[in-house]
Amino acid sequence: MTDVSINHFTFHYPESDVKVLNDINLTFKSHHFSLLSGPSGSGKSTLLYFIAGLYPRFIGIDATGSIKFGDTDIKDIPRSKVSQSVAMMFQNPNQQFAMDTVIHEMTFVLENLRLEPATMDDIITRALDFCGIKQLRGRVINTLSGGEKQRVALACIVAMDPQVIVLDEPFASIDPDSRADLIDKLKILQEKHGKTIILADHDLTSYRDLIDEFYYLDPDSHHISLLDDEQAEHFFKNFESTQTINKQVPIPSGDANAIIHLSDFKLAPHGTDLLTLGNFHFYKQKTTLITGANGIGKSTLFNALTKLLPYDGTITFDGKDIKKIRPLPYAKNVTLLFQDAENQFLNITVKEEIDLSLTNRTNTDYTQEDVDDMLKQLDMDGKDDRIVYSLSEGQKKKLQIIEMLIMNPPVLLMDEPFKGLDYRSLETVVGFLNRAKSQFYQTQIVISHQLSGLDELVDYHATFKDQNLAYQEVIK
Ligand SMILES: Nc1ncnc2c1ncn2[C@@H]1O[C@H](COP(=O)(O)OP(=O)(O)OP(=O)(O)O)[C@@H](O)[C@H]1O
Ligand SMILES: Nc1ncnc2c1ncn2[C@@H]1O[C@H](COP(=O)(O)OP(=O)(O)OP(=O)(O)O)[C@@H](O)[C@H]1O
Repeated sequence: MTDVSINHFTFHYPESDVKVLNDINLTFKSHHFSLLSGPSGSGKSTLLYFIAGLYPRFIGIDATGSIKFGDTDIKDIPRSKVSQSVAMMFQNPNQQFAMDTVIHEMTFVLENLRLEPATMDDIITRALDFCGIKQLRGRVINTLSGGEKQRVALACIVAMDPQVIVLDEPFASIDPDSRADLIDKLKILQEKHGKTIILADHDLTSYRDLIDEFYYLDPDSHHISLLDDEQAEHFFKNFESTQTINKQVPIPSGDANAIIHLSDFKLAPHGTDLLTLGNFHFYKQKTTLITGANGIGKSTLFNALTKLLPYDGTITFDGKDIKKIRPLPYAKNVTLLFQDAENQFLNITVKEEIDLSLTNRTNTDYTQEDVDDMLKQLDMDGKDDRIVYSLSEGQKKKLQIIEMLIMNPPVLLMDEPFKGLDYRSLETVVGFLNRAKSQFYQTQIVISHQLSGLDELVDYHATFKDQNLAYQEVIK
């Protein structure tokens, strides 16, 4: 039995005096499934990095207190042995990969464990199968969809077979059915294979009946507390019955209310047909939610709608064929919020990013005061000089959304904008988006796997089935 015990552990980043972790004392029990939650920026990833032995080794700083595996301080476990004890799946899979293809990455991971080459093939096959991605074995990682990358990252951890598995929002890009399936599989790893699971997440869907302990990191005190059932319920209740969003299908009213219209639309970006949507309308001043399984083509559709990919058929915006609209004016009208926030940033500091959005804004007259208010409401104030890449993942997402709101394009396409947001921030963002829709007539099209908290925002819900996109009927 190897408990992970954290003893009087305190830490602050060198750039800041704020103690991200303040006198933390707790024990993650061996063979248990522990869930850690807390608002974005509260310090979850930081704690997980320490447990996985990545800090302080890789950032050259020290902390007070200790983290022990059984009786041994993690700092005293030889580097070559740490990965057998503990492995961590990062929140952003792009930060995890070192190699070009899936098979190279997984082989590299096992070589680092000095496994016999003859055993690797079997281990890799089983790990890919566990994550439902055998077909991705030979693929170039850069070309995978967000959810596919996240599954590859998980497969690497499964292949390593450590005693303690640390996961940082491992399902943020995974579709809901697969998410429930993978959580069940983690439970099997815990129960049948004796693994200790320590997992941080905001989206609490599917965990309630599986976890052994629920810890909460308080953003103000920077302490962690173990929640009892009643306290845990307070968090779980926001994530009930969220598999569907019951909305009317748009009333057929010709093209009059459509702002984007696809006709005879077909997409075959990699040689084989990916999407054959035929005709489809997106409606003016409405929020359309798009859902569908990982890899089905949601982001690819957005790439076509933003003129980044060739397609067959016609797309019109406001009655004009988009092929006849020059890229820059089109991008000011139809703007994409990328799935990975870092791809959106062009500057180094938070203030530089905000200033650039103010320069590029259209239609709105957000004053600096309005912007300060938005930053404050999302707990992003006081971060002017922070380097955007050092923000927590949720903070990056919030900054990216604020920038988009300031720019206020007539049509805003959002690819998983709520990924990594805590529930309170999600509610605030939904309020901002509703204001942009009602006050500034914005049309919003949003891809999201997480449905909790979106009822107030979404007007229409369209789902991918096979290669087709269709508005969902209301389920009574
Ligand atoms: N260069 C490529 N070669 C082969 N397949 C590719 C290439 N680029 C993308 N794909 C595949 O196209 C499919 C659609 O990808 P896309 O990113 O649109 O999926 P998605 O529905 O947005 O998925 P997710 O929910 O995981 O983000 C994926 O299966 C992806 O692996
Ligand atoms: N290099 C750094 N320098 C200064 N502050 C940092 C640095 N890295 C992280 N922080 C800050 O430390 C705090 C904790 O970050 P961390 O990534 O651990 O939060 P988190 O709880 O995992 O958030 P999220 O849920 O958004 O991923 C955040 O306020 C973050 O901005």
